[in-house]
Amino acid sequence: MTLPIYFQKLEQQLEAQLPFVAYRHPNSDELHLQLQQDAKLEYLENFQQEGFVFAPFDDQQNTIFFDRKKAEFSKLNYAAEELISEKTTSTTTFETTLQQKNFHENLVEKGVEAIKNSALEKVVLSRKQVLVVKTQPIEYFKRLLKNYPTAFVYCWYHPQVGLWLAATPETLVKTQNNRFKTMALAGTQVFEGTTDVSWGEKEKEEQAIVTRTIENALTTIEGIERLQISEVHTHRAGNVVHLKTDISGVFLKDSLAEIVTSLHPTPAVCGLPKQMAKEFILKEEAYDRTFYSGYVGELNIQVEKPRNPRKRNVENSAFNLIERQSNLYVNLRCMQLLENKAMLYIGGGITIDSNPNAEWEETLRKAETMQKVL
Ligand SMILES: C=C(O[C@H]1C=CC=C(C(=O)O)[C@@H]1O)C(=O)O
Repeated sequence: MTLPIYFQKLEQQLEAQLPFVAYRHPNSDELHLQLQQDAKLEYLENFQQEGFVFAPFDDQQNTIFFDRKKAEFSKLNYAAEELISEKTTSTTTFETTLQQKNFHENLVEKGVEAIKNSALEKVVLSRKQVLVVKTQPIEYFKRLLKNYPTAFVYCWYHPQVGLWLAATPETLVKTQNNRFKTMALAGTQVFEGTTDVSWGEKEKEEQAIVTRTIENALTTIEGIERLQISEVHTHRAGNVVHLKTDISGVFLKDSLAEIVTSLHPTPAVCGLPKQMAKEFILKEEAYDRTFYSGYVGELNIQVEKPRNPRKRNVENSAFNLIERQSNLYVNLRCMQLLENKAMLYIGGGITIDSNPNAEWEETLRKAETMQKVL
């Protein structure tokens, strides 16, 4: 398959109103394409299934599942120069109303008050920004691929649900056989040409809450061992930078469901304590997040690995040929496309030291990730 044929297949599938997902992992030059053969809407039944999942923020709602076995699946290696899009950046701007600004700043103030007066330590508050655009999903997908090589970039469609695109910097969990990796990502500032930056106490604490919570959640899961937690470092995500801690370990084969349910939604998108923050969000945000801050990606994909020639044990090397992988990402820096409309979803972590105006500004900066490709 060539790159033009890859995008042509996407166009045809969209025209036929059949579900699909096209995606690329971070720092990879391999494009994936999963085309479903019928328009049935299926939900995930258990974490043993092999396919692509699309989970909402609210973990009480169903996760959408694209079964790999019922799909046409292909991969394609590409070089960034081959991605010819009409233009790679846009001049589209959006106007925010005073009402939107006031609502968000008010929401942040309520969050800070709740933190001061209750057991709530952190809550992530978000909003939706609607932009009038030409609806060109495949073109936007190309631009996302070109602009954000270090992000997980996808274009997902189901006729009964809609069309979503994202370039997310955040991994929920990645597994390879019995090894797993996750991350604590939080704290934001504008990228000014270097990742050698200093961070304020508010951002450090906001991110440390995420690391502590993930560590606590993982240590309660039976069979998790060799937990490794890296130093905090600065990670670039397009026009912003975040604080990041890498976390890894080994786990028991059957505990993936437990890992995902104990992590999602992490305090990078919900808060601490989880249930209290979630209730605050559902009550106060005044809009439905749907799939924003949910998770998205491959579940139990079988990947063929070349044999290790240095391994003497023939039985072992034959056994190691197929590896099971899951690659789940948090659905951030995302948008939903409707007829002539793009809905951008953006949020930020609120702690006791949050400033409402700075939080509003932060949503504007984060919105630029998607705005840039429209
Ligand atoms: C909730 C979002 O980002 C999260 C991830 C990184 C940094 C964040 C922050 O600084 O608030 C958020 O926790 C979003 O992009 O909508």
